[in-house]
Amino acid sequence: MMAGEGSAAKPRGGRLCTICNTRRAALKRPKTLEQVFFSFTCLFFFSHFLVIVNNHLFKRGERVAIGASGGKDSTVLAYVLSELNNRHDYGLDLFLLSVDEGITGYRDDSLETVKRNEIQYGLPLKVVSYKELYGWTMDEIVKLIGLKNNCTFCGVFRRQALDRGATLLKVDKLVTGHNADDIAETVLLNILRGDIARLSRCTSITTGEDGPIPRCKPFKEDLNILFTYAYFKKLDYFSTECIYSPNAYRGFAREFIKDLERIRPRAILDIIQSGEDFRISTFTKMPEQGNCERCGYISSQKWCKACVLLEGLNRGLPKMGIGRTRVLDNERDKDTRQTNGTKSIESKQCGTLDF
Ligand SMILES: Nc1ncnc2c1ncn2[C@@H]1O[C@H](COP(=O)(O)OP(=O)(O)OP(=O)(O)O)[C@@H](O)[C@H]1O
Repeated sequence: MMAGEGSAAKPRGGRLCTICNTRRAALKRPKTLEQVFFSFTCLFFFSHFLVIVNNHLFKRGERVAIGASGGKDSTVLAYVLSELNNRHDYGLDLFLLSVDEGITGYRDDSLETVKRNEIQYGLPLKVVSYKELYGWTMDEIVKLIGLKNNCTFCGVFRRQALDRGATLLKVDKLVTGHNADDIAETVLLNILRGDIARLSRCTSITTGEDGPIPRCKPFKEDLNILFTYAYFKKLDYFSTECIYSPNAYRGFAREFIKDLERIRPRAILDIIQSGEDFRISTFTKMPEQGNCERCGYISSQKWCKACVLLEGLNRGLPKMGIGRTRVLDNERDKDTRQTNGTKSIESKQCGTLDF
């Protein structure tokens, strides 16, 4: 179906894409009588143009940070956003923002990819590291706590590190390359953890609009297509799994969803749909958003999860803040727990960044 995609030479035989006039057409517009043909890459590009327009994701003149892990999804995101910005004159100031977790043999290699992307796409890159923000690298944390619960530290620190990096860049928005698989896994994990607060927002294309920096996921409905796009466009990305995530809870959810998908290909989209249609009972008390007394970061607890975890590390009590034990809860937290049993800033035992 997609023969000839990505090749520079004009394909022999068959119609050419009406938009780019170089690649062989893969699809004919079904609902019109016009003879309009799209190549796969043009269709991909156009559909994301529509996602951005229909969801009003950006305003002219905004500064936007792209969470760049060096992986395929964020690389496609950086490429597509910079192309759309140039071709359609969105007037956005785009930046690459990477978090260096300090994982030797994994993040150092993927950061090299992001540094090449910086040159390839002409987007300025900002790197923030766990070492400079928290005083610890993941290598050091894993040395202390082993390979159980390490993803909790990494997930909590990374989410906050991205926000901190975005603040340093003074951006209006942060976009990430979360795809449909990531969102379906997150829906399932939030159900398994009984995390109603996150379940209610994890399927939204934009979150955190009431906070300092809203976050967008333009690929939230993309299933398996990003790999194909990266392949045809010959994008430069890094494709190794994190060396510290073999026991990640998210990995089990991922396997389960993949098994479901094999039996029923729509399973992933249906899980997302269920998350979108989910309604919270008016009797459910939701955690109130405040600020961490220690670092000022948004938190529904006295201390944010990152500060609790960091305190544990610094005091040689790394299990502090893991699982359901909340060592530093205040009276308000007790109230919330008794009323609804939810765990608003519960530990996140998984390998992917959760929004
Ligand atoms: N270290 C990081 N620095 C910056 N952004 C990150 C980092 N890790 C993850 N992200 C952002 O969160 C999104 C989802 O995270 P996930 O862990 O699924 O990424 P990945 O599998 O390493 O790579 P990708 O999603 O880019 O293929 C990424 O697409 C990226 O936008």
